Amino acid sequence: MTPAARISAAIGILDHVLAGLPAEQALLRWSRSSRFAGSGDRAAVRDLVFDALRCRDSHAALGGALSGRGLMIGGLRAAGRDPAELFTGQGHAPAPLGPDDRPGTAEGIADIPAWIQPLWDASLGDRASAVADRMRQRAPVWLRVNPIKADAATAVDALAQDGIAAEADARLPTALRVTAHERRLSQGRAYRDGLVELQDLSPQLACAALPLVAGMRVLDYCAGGGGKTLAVAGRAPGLTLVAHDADPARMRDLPQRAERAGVSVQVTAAPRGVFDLVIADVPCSGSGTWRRTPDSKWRLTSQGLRDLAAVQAQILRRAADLVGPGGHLAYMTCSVLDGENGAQVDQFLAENPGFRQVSRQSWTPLEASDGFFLSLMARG
Ligand SMILES: C[S@@+](CC[C@H](N)C(=O)[O-])C[C@H]1O[C@@H](n2cnc3c(N)ncnc32)[C@H](O)[C@@H]1O
Repeated sequence: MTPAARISAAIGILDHVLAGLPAEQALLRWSRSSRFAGSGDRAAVRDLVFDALRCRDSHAALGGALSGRGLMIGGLRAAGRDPAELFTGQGHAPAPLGPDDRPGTAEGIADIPAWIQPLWDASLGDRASAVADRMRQRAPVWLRVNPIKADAATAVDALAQDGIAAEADARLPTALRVTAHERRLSQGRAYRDGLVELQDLSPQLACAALPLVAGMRVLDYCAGGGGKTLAVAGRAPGLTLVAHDADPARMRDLPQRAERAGVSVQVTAAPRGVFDLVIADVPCSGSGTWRRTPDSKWRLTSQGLRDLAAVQAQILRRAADLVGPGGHLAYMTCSVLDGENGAQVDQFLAENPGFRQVSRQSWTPLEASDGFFLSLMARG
């Protein structure tokens, strides 16, 4: 596909997304109906779509309309390019520019939905605009080295043999930042043999802050695909790892991922007994990960956020019942909004005097990668 044909494809996909279809579904639908597109085309179109969604409102302003076409025109203008070079109407290129494609101004547009802006500002204080700005950029790819199978140097060598460049991060011995060819990862030996897993730096830092001691019983109460379960495995010998999720289908891949990692995990629909550590990686707005899932930024509603807060409070109460005497409860979100983080924990602590907070940490893309929150609490 020519660059202009890729832009035409992105325009069509974005129109579906703007009409309400989730971006992944819109991309999949286009892929299925575009057998002529090679893997390079698919990756390029995906990048165009996600770049546009990260900067939706400012690019719409620059492009003259909140439409697929407006977003593509605005994106080119934001990059200092003349859209007329690609919007020629020739071959598969989009139609030439017309009077409706006049540029507006993007000044003062932070690409944060207007109703969230006050919550964003109150949560992030003097870093609010810098974090919003960072959310308009692509996120780096991070890997977690599986200490059961390799150390960082071995993993970097294995990745290099797969044609992937990665470098260790000084903050965490298991964190590798991919610097080139991340799309080769799933086909590579380092990944297939369980030496590395895809995991952002911030949840890795949060999991590294958990108090893991040999022989502990650990429950991952909202395990999903098992990212946190696998991140704590191997951090201390003889851990009993139990994974639970209200939606068992979300844990479908966990047995296979655990096997690849060389870890034993019990999956359960109903956790029994008490645990030394309960991890509650609760469903949240994902506002810390909006670089990776930019359409969720625009899909979130105030009612949706209120519903999430209610589920988070309910999960905290249930998870707390599963913490044994002297045990710990780790509440995590990938949000930067205080209503899902500090305020939620403060409410829980006010209602549960049997728990005290041991530590509270939050990360934003300014100092780590995704925005992330951890409150570590202890019973008794
Ligand atoms: C942020 S995701 C978990 C991601 C996962 N820990 C990981 O690292 O891959 C939140 C999970 O909570 C689950 N969940 C939602 N409501 C729940 C509830 N009431 N009890 C337990 N899990 C719940 C969802 O199904 C979802 O898989």
